Amino acid sequence: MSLINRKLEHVEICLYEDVQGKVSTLLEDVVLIHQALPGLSLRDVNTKTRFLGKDLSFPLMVTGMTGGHDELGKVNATIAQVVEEMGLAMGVGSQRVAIERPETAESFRITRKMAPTAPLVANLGLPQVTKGYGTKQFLDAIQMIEADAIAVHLNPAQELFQPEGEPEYPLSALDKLKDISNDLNVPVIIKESGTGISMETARLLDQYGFQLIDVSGQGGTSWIAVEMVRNRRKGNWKMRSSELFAGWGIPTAASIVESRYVIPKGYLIASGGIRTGLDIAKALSLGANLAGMANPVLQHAVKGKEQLKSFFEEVSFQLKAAMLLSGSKNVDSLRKAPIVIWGRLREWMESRGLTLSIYESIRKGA
Ligand SMILES: CC(C)CCOP(=O)(O)OP(=O)(O)O
Ligand SMILES: [Mg+2]
Repeated sequence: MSLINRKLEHVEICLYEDVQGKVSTLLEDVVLIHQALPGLSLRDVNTKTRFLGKDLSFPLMVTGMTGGHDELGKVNATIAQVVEEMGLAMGVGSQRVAIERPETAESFRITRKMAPTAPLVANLGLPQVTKGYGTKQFLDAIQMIEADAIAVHLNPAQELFQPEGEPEYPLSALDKLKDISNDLNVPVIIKESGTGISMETARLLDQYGFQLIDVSGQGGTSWIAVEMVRNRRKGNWKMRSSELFAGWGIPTAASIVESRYVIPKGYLIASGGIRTGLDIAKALSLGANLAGMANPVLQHAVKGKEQLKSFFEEVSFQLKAAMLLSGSKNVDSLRKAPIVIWGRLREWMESRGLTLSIYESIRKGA
């Protein structure tokens, strides 16, 4: 029962506890340059893009959050309905719980039932590959939601501070994942979980042939903080240490830059603290192909379908506003839009040896 309880507790904590990162995404250090003569009217701005061979109305996916209980299935169902109606994409939470407790599979299956055509992304963790999951479990997870891709989450920081965590990330797991991916009929997306993908990790993933990456950086939900709350409730000895590390990780903007720099042609999803259409525009101007949101979607989904729809409509307007004012007629031109990178993000790039002029040519060519 503890696995199912953890799923419920995770959502309850993300909804009602203060677990938003205390550090920023550094997207505030990206400035899209205002163009007083954008050469466009609002109706000319085209936010459409493609993901996993399907059209999206604007470049946003709801990144994997939950499943594993009837109540969590209702959350997936609400999000899936709105995602289908608005032409977006969606991931589900880790399906480990449904592999180990098949009676909970309906809380995931409902996602495809409510979103018959939207791009859907299955989800399993790399620790489970270390601990024996193979092609069968991956195929089960994919089939459960007739997924268009499967995300493999990397969450070493969370596992380290999770009371019952499994901080097991040997490179042999990546070798095994590579073998598994050769047996699958859908692509594998490698995603972090709120602490970001570094240049070193992006380079390693690229060497293994994984070029679909969700950076999931610092600035949104801190999963170390989520486990800190669980530790506090259980009087677990890891409580103070998880508090110490709650701000650990790579800010999302820095992680986009680092990953794009080493994988110029990769497909990058920018998640981790993406809260508005302006955040989406900035993330794409840095070279991401798609943005991802989780917590704000959860917050609105539990208030009902209409609230979630109006949230997405607001986000879409904010994205269009940023595109109009920066003279970006479509999603691809956002990556070519003039920007300024200053402040801590600029310092971060300098201390990581990233040359701005090289980065500019990479992001524009992405
Ligand atoms: C991926 C992460 C952000 C949330 C799930 O963490 P978890 O360790 O509870 O996931 P598992 O059920 O796969 O172990
Ligand atoms: Mg886990």
